[in-house]
Amino acid sequence: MKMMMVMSEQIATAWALEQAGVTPAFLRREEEEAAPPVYRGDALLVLQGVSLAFGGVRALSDIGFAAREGETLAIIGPNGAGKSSLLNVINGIYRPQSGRVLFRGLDLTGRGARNAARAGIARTFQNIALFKGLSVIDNIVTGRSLAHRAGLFEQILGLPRARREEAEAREEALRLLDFLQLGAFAERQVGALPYGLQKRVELARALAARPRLLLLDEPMAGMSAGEKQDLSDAILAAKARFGMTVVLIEHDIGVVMNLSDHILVLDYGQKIADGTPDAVRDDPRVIEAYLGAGH
Ligand SMILES: Nc1ncnc2c1ncn2[C@@H]1O[C@H](COP(=O)(O)OP(=O)(O)OP(=O)(O)O)[C@@H](O)[C@H]1O
Repeated sequence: MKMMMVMSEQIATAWALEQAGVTPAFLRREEEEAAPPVYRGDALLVLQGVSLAFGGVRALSDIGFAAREGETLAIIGPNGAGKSSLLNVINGIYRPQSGRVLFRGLDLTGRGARNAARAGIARTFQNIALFKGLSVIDNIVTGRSLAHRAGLFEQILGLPRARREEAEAREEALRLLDFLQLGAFAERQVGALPYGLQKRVELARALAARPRLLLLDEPMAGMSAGEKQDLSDAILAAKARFGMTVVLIEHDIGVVMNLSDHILVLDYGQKIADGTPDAVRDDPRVIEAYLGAGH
């Protein structure tokens, strides 16, 4: 019975991780060795002429931009502007009717979250997608151990290689939790933690995949000012430590100005501004879009 429960939890974890675009680090390293990046410039992510419609609703119209290696790009805009749709296009979940998504020179257009993850893209969700019944550390370790070289039966039977890999995965996860000041909560059940800490655990799980590009969908939604400050600090610390590029959707303009090097503004599916925080803040079209939407 216990074995059945472990297996069903692992299958559910595999599904959720695939949706989240989380790929265990060793799998991704193999991919990189097999297919070295072909892009030679400093733009990590390039979108060209992306248009997406749902039936008659045009969610994105001819969107193009580039995110440089190591920068933090914020996607902002009023409700319904197309921000989540754009993130889903980057992540390969949505296939645009036209245009391309190039990541490190690889064409990932509409190729699904799994391929995006293998190329080095991880993401968090607007609504937390963790296993509430599992401990913090198990949320991070279970997904990693799924793809370890030891097969599922070796893992369940606890054969030596599986035990060693599991121990290594736990040690690595613990180091990550310490780094994000979550070490004290490692054995706590995720569902019992305050919302702000759960958001931080989701960030830890995304970082466990060692992404080159981290997509954060409204990471501060529903947080207090103190929690927002803490998570902003954690994102900056993670960037300094792991050197990845971040693309985030965020409504809190104070957070956006604090975190971003580059801001893209959408309105009714169109790109209306694309530049530094200072340039975007003073752009009359941006002011108009926000005032017009009652922000
Ligand atoms: N799966 C879908 N099916 C039909 N229409 C959709 C779908 N997803 C988004 N839309 C429509 O596409 C447009 C852009 O929506 P999207 O969710 O991308 O905007 P958003 O900027 O993320 O909004 P919010 O800030 O409210 O989350 C909206 O008109 C929305 O109703």
